[in-house]
Amino acid sequence: MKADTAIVIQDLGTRFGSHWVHRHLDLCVHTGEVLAIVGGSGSGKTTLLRAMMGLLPIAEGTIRIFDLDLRTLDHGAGIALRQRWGVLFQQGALFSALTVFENIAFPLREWGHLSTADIGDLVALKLQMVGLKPEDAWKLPAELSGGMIKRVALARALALEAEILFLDEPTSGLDPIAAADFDALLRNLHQDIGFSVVMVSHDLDTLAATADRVAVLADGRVLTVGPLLEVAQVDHPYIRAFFHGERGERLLAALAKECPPREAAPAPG
Ligand SMILES: Nc1ncnc2c1ncn2[C@@H]1O[C@H](COP(=O)(O)OP(=O)(O)OP(=O)(O)O)[C@@H](O)[C@H]1O
Repeated sequence: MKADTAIVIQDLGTRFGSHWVHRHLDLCVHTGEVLAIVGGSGSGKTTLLRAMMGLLPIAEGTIRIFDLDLRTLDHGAGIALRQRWGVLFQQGALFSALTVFENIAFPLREWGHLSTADIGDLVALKLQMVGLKPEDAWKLPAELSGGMIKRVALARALALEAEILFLDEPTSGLDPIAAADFDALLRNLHQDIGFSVVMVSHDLDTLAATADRVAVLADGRVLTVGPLLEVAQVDHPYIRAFFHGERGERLLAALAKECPPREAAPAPG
């Protein structure tokens, strides 16, 4: 595995009982890139994310993260590896009975090596990083807006200096302004810190604002992967439906003005 790849997935097969979700799926995540995964409902996006986090048994093939094969990791190595990534899931983002402070402190306490004072300083730093005020630390999740909840969840995901961020529909449930704010925050943090991001998103604006490459899942595998403008040129029913509605066309035209597409991605064989 080359040093410039954070995740390498080869010939992956996953299934629930007799239902295969992925078959012969190959995908790489380059170190420091934002890779977005799109695909129709039920195409296996969340399942792929879960498989990368070691939350699902791998039926076939391999997933290597930082050159470590998920299937052969012992318990200790698995825990150490999990501390190198952060997760922001669509649902259940925060512990509802814990304050913002305690939510962000949670992974820091679990880690077990930090003093109370260090945890306080780190929580304050993470709150500032995601654009929240110090006094927000004492609020409960029920007292926060949807956008603030996502920010706290992002702060928690980044609490342990994550090298990879897994995001499942990070802007779902947000109004367009809050979603655009979150995209800008993610882009800025990504530029400053340089972590790798693997993100499932249906949101074309989020893809355009944040993704370096887009992987399209269909028929249990990666149909195509590349920069958004190249992927949008591939002739496939899902891609036509997803990228070439009225809104998609407007966005693609605006993007094409900013950075004209290189060659079209090859159609799948
Ligand atoms: N725990 C589970 N048990 C059984 N089948 C499951 C389970 N989780 C997912 N599946 C099935 O696996 C397939 C892929 O599901 P997955 O949630 O990964 O799709 P998705 O692309 O993320 O969909 P969506 O965009 O609708 O969220 C679906 O057919 C789904 O029914």
